[in-house]
Amino acid sequence: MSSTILPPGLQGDLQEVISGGSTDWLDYQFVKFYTNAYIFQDDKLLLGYKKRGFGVGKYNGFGGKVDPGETPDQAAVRELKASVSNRYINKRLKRTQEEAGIDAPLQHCGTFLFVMKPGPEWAFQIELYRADTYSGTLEETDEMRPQWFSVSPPSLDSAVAEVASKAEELSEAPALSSIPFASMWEGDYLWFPFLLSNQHFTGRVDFEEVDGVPRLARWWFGVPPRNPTD
Ligand SMILES: CNc1ncnc2c1ncn2[C@@H]1O[C@H](COP(=O)(O)OP(=O)(O)OP(=O)(O)O)[C@@H](O)[C@H]1O
Repeated sequence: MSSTILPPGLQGDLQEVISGGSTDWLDYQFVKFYTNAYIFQDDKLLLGYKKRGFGVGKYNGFGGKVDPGETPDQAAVRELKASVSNRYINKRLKRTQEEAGIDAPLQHCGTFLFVMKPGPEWAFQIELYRADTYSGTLEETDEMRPQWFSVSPPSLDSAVAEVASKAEELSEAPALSSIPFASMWEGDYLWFPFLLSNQHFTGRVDFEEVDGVPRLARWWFGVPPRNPTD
């Protein structure tokens, strides 16, 4: 039986893989849900370079807010289409154009909760998805420029060991691959090993701003027990 104490906001039967930081977990009033989808093909991972708005200048997966009345699964499909096609219109009306954007057999692969200080009174909960194939045509939009990066999926153990050793230093992201961590959201490198090794995970990161830059203050990531009878 696992006796792990989960950070506030996380649920499930989870075994800790990495954790760090010593501040108290930050309080929040409610949770807002987002999605992020990652497309793999052969040894490549598709990221989008955000050209404007929230997260401008960063590489990220394809996603956005979960709309009222929508499940995260539905939002992930809609946002993936909308992110890579100029012809995908009526996003809010949820009327899709069959020929526009891309479709992929997205599978839920993780949940990432984060809280910022200073920041809004809510926690961001990002539901993460991945697929190993897609159909349709990639297009640069006025919001996103899709770009492929080469990846060599590590085993979970080696990836986690590398991340854990680097995370303690709160410094540069590890060189897992050619993924541009320096131009991604702070904290992405903590959970990328799970994404790359296709290991379902749940985690939380609290960020505290230092000189205007969000820094990792406390983090925790876990996975379902490998053998629930242990
Ligand atoms: C540590 N911080 C973070 N770490 C990792 N990913 C982060 C993130 N903070 C935001 N994200 C992602 O950035 C996208 C924003 O989406 P965002 O543009 O706000 O949503 P949406 O397209 O619905 O907005 P509009 O329709 O333009 O209002 C969305 O995928 C969300 O998951």
